[in-house]
Amino acid sequence: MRLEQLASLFIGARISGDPCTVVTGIQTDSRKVRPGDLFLCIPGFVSDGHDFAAKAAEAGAAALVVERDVPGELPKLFVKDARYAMAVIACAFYNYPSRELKLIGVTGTNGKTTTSSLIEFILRDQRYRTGLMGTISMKIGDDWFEAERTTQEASDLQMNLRRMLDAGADYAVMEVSSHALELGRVKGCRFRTALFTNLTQDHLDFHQTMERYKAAKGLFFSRLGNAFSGDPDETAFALLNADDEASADYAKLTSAQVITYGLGENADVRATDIRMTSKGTRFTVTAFGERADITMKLVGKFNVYNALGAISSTLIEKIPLPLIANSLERVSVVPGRMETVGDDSDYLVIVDYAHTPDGLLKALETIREFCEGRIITVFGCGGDRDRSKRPIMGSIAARHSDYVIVTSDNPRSEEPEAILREIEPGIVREGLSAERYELIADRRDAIYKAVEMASPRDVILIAGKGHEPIQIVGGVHHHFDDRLVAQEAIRGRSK
Ligand SMILES: CC(=O)N[C@H]1[C@@H](OP(=O)(O)OP(=O)(O)OC[C@H]2O[C@@H](n3ccc(=O)[nH]c3=O)[C@H](O)[C@@H]2O)O[C@H](CO)[C@@H](O)[C@@H]1O[C@H](C)C(=O)N[C@@H](C)C(=O)N[C@H](CCC(=O)O)C(=O)O
Ligand SMILES: Nc1ncnc2c1ncn2[C@@H]1O[C@H](COP(=O)(O)OP(=O)(O)OP(=O)(O)O)[C@@H](O)[C@H]1O
Ligand SMILES: N[C@H](CCC[C@H](N)C(=O)O)C(=O)O
Ligand SMILES: [Mg+2]
Repeated sequence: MRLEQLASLFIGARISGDPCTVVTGIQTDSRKVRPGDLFLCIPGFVSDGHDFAAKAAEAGAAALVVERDVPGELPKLFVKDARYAMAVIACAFYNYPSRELKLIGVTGTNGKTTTSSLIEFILRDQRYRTGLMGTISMKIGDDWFEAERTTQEASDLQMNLRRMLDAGADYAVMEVSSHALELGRVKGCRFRTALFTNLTQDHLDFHQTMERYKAAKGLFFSRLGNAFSGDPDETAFALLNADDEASADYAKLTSAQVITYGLGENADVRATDIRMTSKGTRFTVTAFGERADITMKLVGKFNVYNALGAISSTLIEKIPLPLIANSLERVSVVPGRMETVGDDSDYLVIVDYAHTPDGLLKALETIREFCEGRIITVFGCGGDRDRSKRPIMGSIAARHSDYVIVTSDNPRSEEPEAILREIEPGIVREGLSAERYELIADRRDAIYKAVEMASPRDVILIAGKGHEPIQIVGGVHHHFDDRLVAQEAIRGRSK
C-alpha cells in the first residue's frame, strides 16, 4: 500500500517525503521491524515509540507514522494520535477482514477464555472453519500459535483475521480485554456478536476505578452496530449475563439486539436444576421455547454461565440446541481451568487460573461443594498489577480454605516477599491463626509443601497461573508449569 493511500484515511494528515512510498507491512515494535514495514511511533506508558524510529530505520522500515517530527530521512505520515491511527491503518492495510467473516467477541472479568473456547468447539463440531484468539493461544483451524496478549494489538489482530480468512475461516472467536477496548485495539472491527460474562474487580492498576473499568467494557457494546437490519445474518447481537448488574447498563448502551442468559426466570437462555460434582455439572437449559438436559465434564456453577454464553452465541448462528448440547457434553477441559492433576492419588490437586477475587471465590466455592476433606489453597498475586486485590484475595482464601499457602505469581519487577506481605493482612483479618497459613515465596516449594501435607480426601487448589508455562521474576521468564510441578511433587511423595 502507498503512503498517500494511508494518508487519505485521515482528515488533515500530512506526509513528508515521497507519498508514493510503498509499505509492505505494519509494525509498532522496532525489534520486530522487517524491510518494507511501516513503523508506527506510539507514545506508550513505559517508553515512546518515537525514540525507536532510528532503530526501525536501521531494520529497513520504509516509512514512519509519527505524532511529531523525528530525525532521519524516512518518509513520514504525521497524525494526531498514532495509537488510534494504528487501528485505522491496520484495518485498511488488511482490507477490513472483519467484514468478511463472522466475528464473535467475548468480554468480562472472568470466563472469556473458557466461553470463547466453548463457542469455537461448538462451531467446529458443525464443521465451520474457525479462528480463535485469546489468552492461551491463537488457533487458525488446527494450527496453534503462541499468544503474547489476550487481545492482540490492532496491527497483529487485523493481520491475523486476514490469515484466518485466507485459511477459509467462517468465524473468528476472540477475547476482548478491557485493555484492548481502552487502547482501541479492536477499533474498526465489525463484530457480529459481543458477549459479556461478568464484571468484578481486576485491573485497577490500569483503569483506576471500577466505574472506569466498567466504562471500558461498555465501549464494546456502545460501538456494536447493525441493529435490526431486518436480515438476521446482518444483525449484531449483544449477549448479556442477566445475573450481573452491569448488563442493564450495557443493554442501554447498545443499538444491537440484546439477548440475555442466566439462572433467573427473565433470562432468554436459562439454566435450571443445576447439579455439581467433582467430575462435572448437570443442568437443564431452556431457550426460546426449547429445552435440553446437559451433562458437562466442566466443574463449577460458573461454568454453567460460560456454557450459557456459548449456547446463546451459537443458537444465534442457528445451530440446533440438541447439537449444541451434544458438543458441550464432549468438552473435556479448558487447559489450566479447574484442571485436575494426578488423578490416582487419594487427594485431589486442581490447577486453576483464578487470579481475581471473584475467580478465586468461585473456584473455592465450587471445590467446597464436593470436597470431603480439607481445602489447601496455594495462590499469589501478580506483580505490577492491581495491588488492591491482594488483601481481598487473602481474605477470600482464608475464609474458604482450611490451610493457605501464599506464594509468588509472576512477581515481575516487584520483590516477591513484598507482594506476599500485602496479601497477608487479608488472611489475618479473617482471624486465621499462624498454624493455618504460611508464606512461601518459591512457588515450587509452596506446591511441594501442599502436596506433602495433603491427607486422603483433601483438595489442593493451585490458583492463578493455570496454563501459563512461565514464572516471571524480574525481567526473566523462567519455565514453570503448575501442572508439571504438581505432578512431580505427587510422584516424589509416593516414592
Ligand atoms: C498497558 C498495556 O497494555 N500496554 C501495552 C502497550 O504498552 P505501551 O503502549 O505502554 O508500550 P511501551 O512499552 O511504552 O512502548 C511504546 C512503544 O514503543 C515500542 N517499542 C518499545 C521498545 C523498543 O525497544 N522498541 C519499540 O518499538 C513499543 O512496541 C510500543 O509501540 O503496548 C505494548 C506493545 O504492544 C504491550 O507490550 C503492552 O502490554 C503490556 C506489557 C501489558 O502487560 N499489557 C497487559 C496488561 C494487557 O494488555 N493485558 C490484557 C489482558 C488482561 C486480561 O486478560 O484480563 C491483554 O489483552 O493481554
Ligand atoms: N464465568 C465465570 N465467573 C467467575 N469466575 C470464572 C468464570 N469463568 C471462569 N472463572 C474463573 O476465572 C478463571 C479464569 O477463567 P478464564 O480463563 O476463562 O477467564 P478470562 O476472562 O479469560 O481470564 P483473563 O482475563 O486472564 O484472560 C478460571 O480459572 C476460574 O477460576
Ligand atoms: N491477563 C491477566 C492474567 C494474570 C495472570 C496472573 N498469573 C498474573 O500474572 O497476574 C493479566 O495480564 O493481568
Ligand atoms: Mg482469557
